[in-house]
Amino acid sequence: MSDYTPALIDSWRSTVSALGFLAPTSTREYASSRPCGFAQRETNYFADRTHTCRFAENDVMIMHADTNRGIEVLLNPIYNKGTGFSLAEKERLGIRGLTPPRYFTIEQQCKKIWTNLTEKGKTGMFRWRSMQALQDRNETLFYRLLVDHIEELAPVIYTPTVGEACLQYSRLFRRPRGMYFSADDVGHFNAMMYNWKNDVSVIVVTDGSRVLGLGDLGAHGMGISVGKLDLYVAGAGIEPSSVLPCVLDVGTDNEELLADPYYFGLPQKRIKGDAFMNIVDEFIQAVKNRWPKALVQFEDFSTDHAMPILKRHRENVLCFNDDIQGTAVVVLAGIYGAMAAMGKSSGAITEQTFVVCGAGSAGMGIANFIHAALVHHGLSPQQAFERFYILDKHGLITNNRELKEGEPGVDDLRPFAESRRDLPDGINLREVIESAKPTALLGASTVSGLFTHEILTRMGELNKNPIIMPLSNPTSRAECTAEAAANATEGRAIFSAGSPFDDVSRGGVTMVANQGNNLYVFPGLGLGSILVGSNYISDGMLNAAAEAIPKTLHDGAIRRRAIYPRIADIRDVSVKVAAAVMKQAVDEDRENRGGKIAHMISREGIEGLERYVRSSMYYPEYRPTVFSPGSGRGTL
Ligand SMILES: NC(=O)C1=CN([C@@H]2O[C@H](COP(=O)(O)OP(=O)(O)OC[C@H]3O[C@@H](n4cnc5c(N)ncnc54)[C@H](OP(=O)(O)O)[C@@H]3O)[C@@H](O)[C@H]2O)C=CC1
Ligand SMILES: CC(=O)C(=O)O
Ligand SMILES: [Mg+2]
Repeated sequence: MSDYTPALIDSWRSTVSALGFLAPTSTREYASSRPCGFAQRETNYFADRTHTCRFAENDVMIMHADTNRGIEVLLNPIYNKGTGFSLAEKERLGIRGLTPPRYFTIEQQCKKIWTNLTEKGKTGMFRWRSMQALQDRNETLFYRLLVDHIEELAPVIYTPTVGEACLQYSRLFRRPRGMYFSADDVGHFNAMMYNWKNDVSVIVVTDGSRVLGLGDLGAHGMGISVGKLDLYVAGAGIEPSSVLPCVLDVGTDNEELLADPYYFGLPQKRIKGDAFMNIVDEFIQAVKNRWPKALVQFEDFSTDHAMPILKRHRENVLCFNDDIQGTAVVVLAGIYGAMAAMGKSSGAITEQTFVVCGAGSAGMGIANFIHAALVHHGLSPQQAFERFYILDKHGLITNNRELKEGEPGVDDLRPFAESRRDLPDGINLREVIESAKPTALLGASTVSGLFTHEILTRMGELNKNPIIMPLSNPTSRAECTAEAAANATEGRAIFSAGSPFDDVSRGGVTMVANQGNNLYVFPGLGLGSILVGSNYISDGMLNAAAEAIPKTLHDGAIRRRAIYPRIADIRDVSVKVAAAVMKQAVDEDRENRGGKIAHMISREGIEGLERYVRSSMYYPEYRPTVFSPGSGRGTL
């Protein structure tokens, strides 16, 4: 909790009023603007030669000289509160009479919008459009609604609805959000970065080459970068002004988009090979020049580029690939959760056998990461490789598969393939299940219905609680539905899908439809990496994130066979993930905050660290807006 008492705030207020910055209003305005339970970051906002007023950053909204008083305030989504301006504020900002007379609190505004959004018959796309429009006119209210209803709205701003939006993104385009770096801009990336005014701490960048399981959507990939960053803000309290969604538009091989007269990306075939890698390099260099400490999340790059880009830049800039690493972390966390649901310890992971359908970024990221966990829990590397059966569209991958030297992904795949000497190459999933008798069936294939009733039934015969994870997104690409898994296993499955499904009851047994999605990981991982000031995200830090997630499960949830916490609890999860990541970074000597975090841990333990993480999170609340003669947001 903060130590800023109403009396202290009042005294600041009088000083600032005396300086002419702020019209005096009641202290209640301040009191109601307190982010509940979160301590404040103190920032020196008002300074001149003779006076210094210290303000808690969350106490006031600083309106900078680049936005004029008057109607501009209402047209700027950062400052606009719609009907949420108090009379004093209207007076101060020169907008008296420009909004209806009645004042509504942010809670009242949220309630009204929520009622509209949830009216019967409203489609996912209606909700997505409404949320976009809200974000374009009132950012604080948008994030508040998202935080308050994250469980219901994550499927709107994220999978599955965002997939539908990405398919038609050019036609849905209304107002710019994020930045587009196209092949036509090569040589200018560095200068372009300065067109973005704010300081940036998190960037999500995609080239739109594999958007969810929907394939190449070119510049429409922007929808994914935007959606992921909305979750950074809502899920981990990253400041909205410090996130930057980006697209690298190097063309598209999607013929439908190329033929679409309204497609807003470059209407040309994709640039590939070295020329493509050079574009990525230029982008990363430009980011580093402008914001050296920013975190870059690589998102939805096709598998041929995803791993090479990560390997090339992992030590060059603070970054991770969400599809490879974020997914691996959430799946390992889910496997630990499944062990708990079966009444076993984490070490029981060594007794599991995994069939992984899909040898792309997601599938191989998962296999590699679980392999490392098996070794960590006592298996030899060879024993651990033998626990995997990996399939691609040609079936089981074995030592007889011709893997071409130098092809992307081959180095990762080879040890798994070479360890699979017992079965013929290319046998199908049904034959693999019969021979492998797996305990866990994981899907990252993008093939809807790949887990047929026959396959799921066999998994149910082989296991009391088969682990079934159709991870492909969006829902239309899921390898099976929750209903199919519950039907085939009498509800005994431990189920987890990439996109949300409802729980299913069968014969008095309820099968929890967990959502195994990297959304449990990237917000907290990003927040922790930034707060600890690391310039590298190590495997140890990823592992710490994976181990932290199941620890957030309560006994009741475990008994119900929930393997992830509720999405409604995402902020609490992010606190735990971030703190675990930071602690690991400190242990690995990766802290870059002058020993502050190490000292905090030794003084206050992990609980103190968690309090610090929580106190660093942005919470969307209306703050009294004051006008500052400085320029640029967040600085004076
Ligand atoms: N739940 C989550 O958090 C996440 C989910 N995902 C989802 O995972 C999916 C895959 O992503 P990604 O790995 O990047 O995509 P890729 O397209 O690179 O990988 C798909 C893989 O599936 C293989 N495949 C195709 N058909 C079959 C089949 N019939 N049986 C078995 N394997 C098959 C492909 O084989 P081939 O190479 O021979 O074509 C390829 O190896 C996407 O839908 C994505 O949305 C991704 C990240 C996170
Ligand atoms: C969730 C995610 O990152 C994907 O489906 O690509
Ligand atoms: Mg992705």
